[in-house]
Amino acid sequence: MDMQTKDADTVVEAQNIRINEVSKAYPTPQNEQMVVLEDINLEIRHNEFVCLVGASGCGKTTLLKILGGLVEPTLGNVQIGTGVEKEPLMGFVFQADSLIPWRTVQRNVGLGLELQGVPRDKENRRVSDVLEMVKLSGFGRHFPRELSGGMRQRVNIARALAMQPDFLLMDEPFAALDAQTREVMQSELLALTQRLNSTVVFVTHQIDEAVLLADRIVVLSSRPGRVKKIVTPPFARPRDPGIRRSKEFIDMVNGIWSLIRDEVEEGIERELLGS
Ligand SMILES: Nc1ncnc2c1ncn2[C@@H]1O[C@H](COP(=O)(O)OP(=O)(O)OP(=O)(O)O)[C@@H](O)[C@H]1O
Repeated sequence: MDMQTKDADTVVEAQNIRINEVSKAYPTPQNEQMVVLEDINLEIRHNEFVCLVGASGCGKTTLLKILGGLVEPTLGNVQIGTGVEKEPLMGFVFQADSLIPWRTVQRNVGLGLELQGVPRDKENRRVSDVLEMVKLSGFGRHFPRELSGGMRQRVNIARALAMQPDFLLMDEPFAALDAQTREVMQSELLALTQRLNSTVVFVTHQIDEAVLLADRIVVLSSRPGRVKKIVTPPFARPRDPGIRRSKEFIDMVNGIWSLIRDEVEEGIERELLGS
């Protein structure tokens, strides 16, 4: 990825991340180019919580991967503000359960630190701090199979936080959880990010999840994904999860849903027709 820390024409504010005219095309099996993202321009501010929403296949994960340096854009680049002197550290939390089954919770969370050669006592301190943050103190010696889905996803979050990333990139981290556990996890993440003050980019299908968590919601149009609208939930922080039941909240969820409903329905029809 073209991760510039300085640019003669456009200076990105310290520790902000700027996506400049990013487009991405993937080759199809017929050897054609399928444009997935087109001309994305977006600046994400330091300590901001940004959610990406849009119909299935509109390129949310691809954009997250471009931000994380896992996928190269076909056109455009990503700039990181001059405040980050080193290559920025990205923490990833994915939907899939990516814990190593034969390692304890403690050893899963400490894996990245171990690979970095961090001394064991420092690793243990950092691991116990982040386990406390995700309310898993006392579970360090458990194995993933002994935990519920919600607890395992907390371990995934702890593992990303243990690395003290500059940016936390989360791809539908709660999608596999049942509705009640998801609501608990959303509330916990809300409290956690208020405490951490970290920059988070979060992909979700759940519009209510985005409205609860985000400072700004980037609504992407269907393929090719373009920025259709940026919505700013008007709720002050610290936020009480109880806002979910307010009229303002429900109206905002409905407003965003009406922006993408047609595209979501078209996508379902396409899937049914197998095209
Ligand atoms: N490595 C790849 N090679 C070819 N096509 C890809 C690749 N990765 C993604 N795609 C295609 O690009 C499109 C966008 O995928 P992406 O996962 O970014 O969308 P998304 O909005 O996150 O989707 P969803 O909401 O369903 O998770 C999809 O049609 C997908 O099949």
